[in-house]
Amino acid sequence: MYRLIIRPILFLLDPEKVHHISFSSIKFLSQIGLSGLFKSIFLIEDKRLERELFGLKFKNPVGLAAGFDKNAVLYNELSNFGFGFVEIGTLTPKPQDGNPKKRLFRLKADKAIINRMGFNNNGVFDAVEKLKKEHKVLIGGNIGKNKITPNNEAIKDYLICFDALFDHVDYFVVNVSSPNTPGLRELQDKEPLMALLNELQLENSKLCKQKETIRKPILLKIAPDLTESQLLDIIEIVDKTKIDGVIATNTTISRDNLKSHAPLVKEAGGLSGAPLKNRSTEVIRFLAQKSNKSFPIIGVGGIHSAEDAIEKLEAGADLIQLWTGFVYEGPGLVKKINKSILEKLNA
Ligand SMILES: Cc1cc2nc3c(=O)[nH]c(=O)nc-3n(C[C@H](O)[C@H](O)[C@H](O)COP(=O)(O)O)c2cc1C
Repeated sequence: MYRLIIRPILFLLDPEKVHHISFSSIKFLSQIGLSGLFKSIFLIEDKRLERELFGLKFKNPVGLAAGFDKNAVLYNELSNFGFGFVEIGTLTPKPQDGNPKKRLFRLKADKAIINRMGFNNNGVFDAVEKLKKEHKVLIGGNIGKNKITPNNEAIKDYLICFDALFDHVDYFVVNVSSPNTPGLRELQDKEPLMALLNELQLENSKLCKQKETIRKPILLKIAPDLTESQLLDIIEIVDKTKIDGVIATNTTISRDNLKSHAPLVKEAGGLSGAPLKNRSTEVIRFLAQKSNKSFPIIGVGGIHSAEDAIEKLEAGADLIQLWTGFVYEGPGLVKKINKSILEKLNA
């Protein structure tokens, strides 16, 4: 029904408008009491789907990737579609508008999206207010820096977000891999990345002591465009900084093997969806093999079917996330993946 009726209508409209319309519709339908209906259609609860990682118990391994609920306005409602976790953000200390519109493009022939949103968000303190209600799902807090903050002051921005969200999220994601904030990806280089992650770990220990609580897991989100030698550096950095894992991957700046044509493919920004699938799986497999699977990996990039999800898990991912596939294939995709994981266990 989604692919035959709803998607063709939605795809007639501007993609960013559709995102807002979908948000309002989900909120409205949940407010008039349809959350239970969504749950009964989309949610699978089964002990065999549960995963324990970095001290957290995930109800199932399928999560919603960052950038969908940037401002933490709909995480509970979105969990009714069957997600085991929802990642909010990327959040920055100050609110910012992001890049001028139009900044989101559908490449239908490729089942892909190009976005250059540029961390549009209402700021971390607004999100903190939204996160004060009860959480029905595990929440990841994806953090970044403001566009106006120079890279040599970036650590301050990440620390502000970390401190603000500490009591309100279950794990953190350090985003240094978005292609849409000028210079951000330079923070993936060995030296600045070690400095950033060490500083966040120190803050983690400090807040733990102060609040007499346990530390929060910290994961690093990386780009799919890193070379093998940069990926080897990432393995070393995870080992040295003792962070809890890696999310592979963010969107790509590559435009290889696309069916769509110019001017669409020439739009600046990060490409997500089906064309990203193989590269992101390659990165997961490389990290898992070269590290002897010494840290957890969340696999994301181009998952549009249960087979794509299983491929990522078999390559070494412990959990997976969706964004573009959720939009192209519809909310039923989460259930399809979880069902397929269970079927594989029974086979
Ligand atoms: C419109 C859009 C906005 C995104 N915003 C963010 C973001 O703010 N932070 C982030 O870490 N990733 C962001 N992403 C990347 C996704 O979280 C994901 O890593 C990427 O899209 C690959 O997964 P997919 O092929 O399933 O979409 C965004 C993706 C899209 C399509």
